[in-house]
Amino acid sequence: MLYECSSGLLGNGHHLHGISTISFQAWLSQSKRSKDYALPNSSWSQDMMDLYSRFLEMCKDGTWKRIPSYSDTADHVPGKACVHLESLKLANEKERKGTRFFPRNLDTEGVGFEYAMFLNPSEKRMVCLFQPGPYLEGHRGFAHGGSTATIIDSTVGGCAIFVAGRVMTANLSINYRNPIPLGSVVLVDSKVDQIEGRKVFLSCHVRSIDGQTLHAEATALFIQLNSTKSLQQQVSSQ
Ligand SMILES: CCCCCCCCCCCCCCCC(=O)SCCNC(=O)CCNC(=O)[C@H](O)C(C)(C)COP(=O)(O)OP(=O)(O)OC[C@H]1O[C@@H](n2cnc3c(N)ncnc32)[C@H](O)[C@@H]1OP(=O)(O)O
Repeated sequence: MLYECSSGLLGNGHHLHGISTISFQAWLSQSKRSKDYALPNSSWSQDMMDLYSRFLEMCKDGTWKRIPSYSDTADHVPGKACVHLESLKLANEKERKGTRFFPRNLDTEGVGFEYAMFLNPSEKRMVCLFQPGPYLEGHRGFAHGGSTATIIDSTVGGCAIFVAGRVMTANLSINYRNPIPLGSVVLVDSKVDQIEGRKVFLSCHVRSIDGQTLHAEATALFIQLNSTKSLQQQVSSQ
């Protein structure tokens, strides 16, 4: 049974399309059986810890919400309102058991994607504090462009899920302006710019934490999956 998308009101009257508010709130507050990877660990630099504390502080009045993150995709999307439920039908339980959400596919702390996301519902804005580890190297000492694309895709993806539930990336366009040093901390800042029917248009900037260096800027188009068509039908009807 696919999770039916429904709109709901969140907080001060903001529509939470695609994900029922109850599942979103419950999802935010419920303790999960699996590990939340978006919590501080010993590999986080002082910069990462300081930035994280700053955003936690801004969560106190409800303006921002910390977004948990799990190794199983189906676990870390509110109400499981996303394609992954459908993709479970595409893969049998055994195959699925071996799957991991890509940015959370390494268990050693600090070597891959160390990140934490915060959502600002009223601004339809998702930020991601990102500290790339040594296993993400492209050019010597710098993050691979594909790892930057991954963290951007996940950040704008989280934003798109917030406004439209089950979505897929249709287009992601990135301009790389300055390489990201491994071990540094950058702020991936994304927002929804426009929604046209099933199309969600977003933009994103990746900056150094002092704001002085623009590392990358991107635009993205996500498509809300037609709730009457399964992912399998979606893909096969192309
Ligand atoms: C609160 C929440 C917290 C959550 C916290 C979670 C944190 C963590 C989040 C992780 C988030 C995962 C983020 C990874 C997300 C992936 O990586 S998804 C994987 C990569 N993407 C894919 O594989 C998609 C492959 N493509 C497809 O499946 C299909 O093309 C699509 C995208 C589903 C669209 O197909 P469709 O549904 O049949 O729609 P279609 O009629 O083709 O197009 C609809 C409209 O969009 C337009 N369109 C479609 N594609 C394009 C395009 N490329 N360019 C321009 N226009 C386009 C069409 O022209 C059409 O426009 P109109 O004619 O309506 O004006």
